[in-house]
Amino acid sequence: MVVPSKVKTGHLDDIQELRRVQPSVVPERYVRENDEQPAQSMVCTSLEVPVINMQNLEGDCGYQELARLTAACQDWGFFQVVNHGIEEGLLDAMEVVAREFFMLPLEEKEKYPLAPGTIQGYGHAFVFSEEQKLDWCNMLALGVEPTFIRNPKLWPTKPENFSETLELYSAKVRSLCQRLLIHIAQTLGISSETFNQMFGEAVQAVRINYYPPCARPDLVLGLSSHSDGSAITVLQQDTACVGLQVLKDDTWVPVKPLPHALVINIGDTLEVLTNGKYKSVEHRAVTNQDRERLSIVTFYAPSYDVLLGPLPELVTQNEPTKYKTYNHGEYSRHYVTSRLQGKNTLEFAKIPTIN
Ligand SMILES: O=C(O)CCC(=O)C(=O)O
Ligand SMILES: [Fe+2]
Repeated sequence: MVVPSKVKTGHLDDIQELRRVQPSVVPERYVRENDEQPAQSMVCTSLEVPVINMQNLEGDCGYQELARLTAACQDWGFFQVVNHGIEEGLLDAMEVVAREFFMLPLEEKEKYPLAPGTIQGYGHAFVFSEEQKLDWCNMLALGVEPTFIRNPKLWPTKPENFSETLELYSAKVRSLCQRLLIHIAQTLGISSETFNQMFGEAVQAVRINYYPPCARPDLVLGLSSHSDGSAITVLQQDTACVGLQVLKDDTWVPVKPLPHALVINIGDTLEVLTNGKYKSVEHRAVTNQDRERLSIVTFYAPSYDVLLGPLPELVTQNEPTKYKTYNHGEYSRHYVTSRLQGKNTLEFAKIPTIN
């Protein structure tokens, strides 16, 4: 992986430690400019992202649920799935080992350092300058599949069953992604296996985000607004509080956790493949004053060597191609070496429009 040679990040606090030592302090580097402060933006609590029932989708009357999935992809780019078939016990086990990892002493977690400019390990990803505002979050990010993207030195050995649980969990999430991509292809009226065949040995990575409570949730962000570079993302969140918000019609809509549901969102790669018919959607995480929050996020994307561009079936005279064709590895490199900032990274793939 090519990373910027000398990334200067300045001092990066471990938020849990900061919080432990000085619970009421919010350093200036975390205080957002006015237009990014949660307290200054419009939040709509009456809207809810759609819920898709996988059992219905794969049952006898699947077409009704498929119509709901089509609307969810088109109007939201975000939905929750229930009856997805992943055992609740496995979801719970993953949450337990993830939480246990974050509860370890700092010296233990620092055995898996995320080096500046890289994206695997424990620490702060997507920090490229000393001026950049920081997210109120500690994260552990790991490449999972294909195995050559793994850095085994960064896989925690504590808690003891962490790696084993992550393996089991990732295998189930991988097959859920493949099932979802079949149904998403169906909503587009293209051959069901289009995406799975094209993706080859698909890339799968996991990021576990731990958001400690924050004395000033009105001023900081847990995670900056961004779209994901993946094709699709699967997010498991704890049910203790709400933190994820999705941008819909210039308003932030909180995603209220449903027990054992998984949140799915369309990433940049699917936006390009569908020629913009389905859009990757900006989202962010906010913090809570007295509650911590944990999310376990799986990014599913094509193999790095796949050449990507709008699918010919979705390019018409009325919908001419809006994105260029590029190598997916090239986009991934671009994504991980850019700051998280709305949908900026997708500019890479856009064909400039002539007005
Ligand atoms: O924690 C969350 O809810 C958001 C996480 C997220 O968007 C990400 O890790 O890409
Ligand atoms: Fe995300």
